[in-house]
Amino acid sequence: MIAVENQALVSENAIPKEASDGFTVPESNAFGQSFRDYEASVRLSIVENTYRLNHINQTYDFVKRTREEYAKLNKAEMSIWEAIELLDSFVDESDPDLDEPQIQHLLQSAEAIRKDYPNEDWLHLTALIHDLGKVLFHSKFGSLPQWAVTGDTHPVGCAFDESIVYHKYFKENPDHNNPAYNTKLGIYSEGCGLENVLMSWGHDDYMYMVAKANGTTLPPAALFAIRYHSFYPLHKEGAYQYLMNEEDRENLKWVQTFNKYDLYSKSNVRIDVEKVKPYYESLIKKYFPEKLRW
Ligand SMILES: O[C@H]1[C@H](O)[C@@H](O)[C@H](O)[C@@H](O)[C@H]1O
Ligand SMILES: [Fe+2]
Ligand SMILES: [Fe+2]
Repeated sequence: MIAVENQALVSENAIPKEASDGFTVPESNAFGQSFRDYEASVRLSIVENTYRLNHINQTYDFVKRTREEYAKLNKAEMSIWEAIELLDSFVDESDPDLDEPQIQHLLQSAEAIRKDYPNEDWLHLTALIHDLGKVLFHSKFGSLPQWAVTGDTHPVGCAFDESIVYHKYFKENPDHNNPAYNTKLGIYSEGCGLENVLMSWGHDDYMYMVAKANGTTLPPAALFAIRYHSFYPLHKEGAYQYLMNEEDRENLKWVQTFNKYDLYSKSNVRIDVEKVKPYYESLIKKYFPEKLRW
């Protein structure tokens, strides 16, 4: 803080923006605003409305029912790249930092992580597919509304933590007044492991199910990152830590690494899809079957 007035004081032991791993956090997003600003984003009304509906409607029962329905994987049969193309005009209404089609976000985050980890091709592919579950919006997948597809995620079946964005809208969620679900642990037990926790329904858990059930050879850390990358209350705010087990704590580090590329790669400078497609097609071939059940 003191160093702000005196540039000369910013020496090698003052690390304001650059984290110890060398990653430089950009000052502002594509709109010239700070990242994840849920009070002043130019996209505020659309973002807030998505979360309002999310918080009112994502009850334990809704999540359980919807998850069971999509676990059937009987909605479509297609390749990873075909699914990517379904996102070529889909804009995420929960995102205060981006209004580009999601195909761009997938490629931007993959290219960003590829630059810093050139030899970890599994990370490139993880980034490429991490938001692919957003195909849930498509008519082939039952045209789910954005509140059941996009946005940060949180556990259901226990109290909604104060750190969840737009927490105030939970007041209208029936679970909020249900004594079975509104205590710190709710239906869970300390250290039960995230695998046993039901998360609000959206693109993360769906893509995790798709990747796993179709026999991907991506490592467990990749599957964990896909499944929990929107769980900001945990990976950013440190809430719900008591639900994790030892394995979750190890995997969490990967989510936090991955998150920097997911969040800070968001930009209105578009990537030439055809130019990078051959590289990503080769990764898809290495880690996935040709056609997947969705
Ligand atoms: O608005 C964004 C977007 O929907 C992302 O895909 C999700 O992972 C983030 O958690 C959320 O903040
Ligand atoms: Fe996401
Ligand atoms: Fe993302």
